[in-house]
Amino acid sequence: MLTPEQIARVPKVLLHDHLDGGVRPETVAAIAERTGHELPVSDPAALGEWFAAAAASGSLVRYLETFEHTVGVMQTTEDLVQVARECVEDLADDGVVYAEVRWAPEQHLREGLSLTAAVDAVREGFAQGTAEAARRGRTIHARQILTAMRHQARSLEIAELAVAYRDRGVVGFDIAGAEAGYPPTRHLDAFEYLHRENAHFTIHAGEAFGLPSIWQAIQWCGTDRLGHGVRIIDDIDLTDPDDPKLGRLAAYVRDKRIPLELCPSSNVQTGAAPSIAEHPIGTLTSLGFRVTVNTDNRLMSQTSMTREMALLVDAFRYDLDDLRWFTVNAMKSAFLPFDQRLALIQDAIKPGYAI
Ligand SMILES: O=c1[nH]cnc2c1ncn2[C@H]1C[C@H](O)[C@@H](CO)O1
Ligand SMILES: [Zn+2]
Repeated sequence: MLTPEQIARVPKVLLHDHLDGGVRPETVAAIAERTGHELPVSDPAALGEWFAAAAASGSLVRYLETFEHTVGVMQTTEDLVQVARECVEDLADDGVVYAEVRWAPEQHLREGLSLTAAVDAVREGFAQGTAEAARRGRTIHARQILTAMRHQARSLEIAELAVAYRDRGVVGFDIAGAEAGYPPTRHLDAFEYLHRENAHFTIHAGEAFGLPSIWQAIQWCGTDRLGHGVRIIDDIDLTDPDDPKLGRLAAYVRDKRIPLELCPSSNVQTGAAPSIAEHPIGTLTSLGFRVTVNTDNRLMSQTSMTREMALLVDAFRYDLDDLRWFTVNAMKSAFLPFDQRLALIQDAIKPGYAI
């Protein structure tokens, strides 16, 4: 069986990781100390435990409340640069060769930053982190996905921001936040705008809410990928384990090769899956869906790409071929131009697994 050390060494691709869900606990504590942001506990180790415990309530809404303490310390250029730089360093140290990291610029304006200044700060942090990783002998390509919060009404503006920065490190758009009560069709104007601009987007759907949300995200909004999408399992009849029957929507998702950005640990914490061993990723993988493995929020789940893959290896006995399949799936599904995706598969992923 693969060890975590072996998994750490192979190239990994990450499509679903939140910048404000991956801040180092030490950094949350240090910035909070400097800015006066009040934390539930101040010791970094205890703070890491606090985030994980508070996020594991089985409710997405309560899970999201913990972000107050990361967003709260990401309000100035200096703080955003630091968090973005450390994010890229941590991913590179974990063996991630390509990452799309998402965050919601509209949540970072409390101290007077403009939307563009916030995006520029993250861009600068990513450049610094990439350079630092290179100094350590690691090559990583990091891009931003700009998220709009689904309970707010700024999605068109954020979509325009993503398009304005499409040649400056931003590869796509997303909506996130509490799913129940905030269907993706609330943001149809943003998605229609992105279509007209030939731009890429993903939608958090099928996490806290089921098939109607996935159906809207695909058939009304025209999403390229599904953030989570784990509840597509509800459209598969597994009564006879030897003969699973896909409903129309599940068949459409599989036929169209719509990528599922699955995040096992996060799904267990928010109650979208009962456990890692019972996570639908096993079934969806064996049925040939376009499955990718992701971290979602490394801080809240105390995880990494290596750990998510190690958990799956442990639960489903996956081998190196399976991990390479997840990785190539993710690279194929990235919002990077096709030639660059191909180059990363040929030049980084395949040789890395061959070794
Ligand atoms: O798993 C999630 N589902 C929905 N929204 C989420 C999830 N993880 C993070 N978010 C929200 C909270 C963050 O503040 C926001 C932008 O990264 O996205
Ligand atoms: Zn997410």
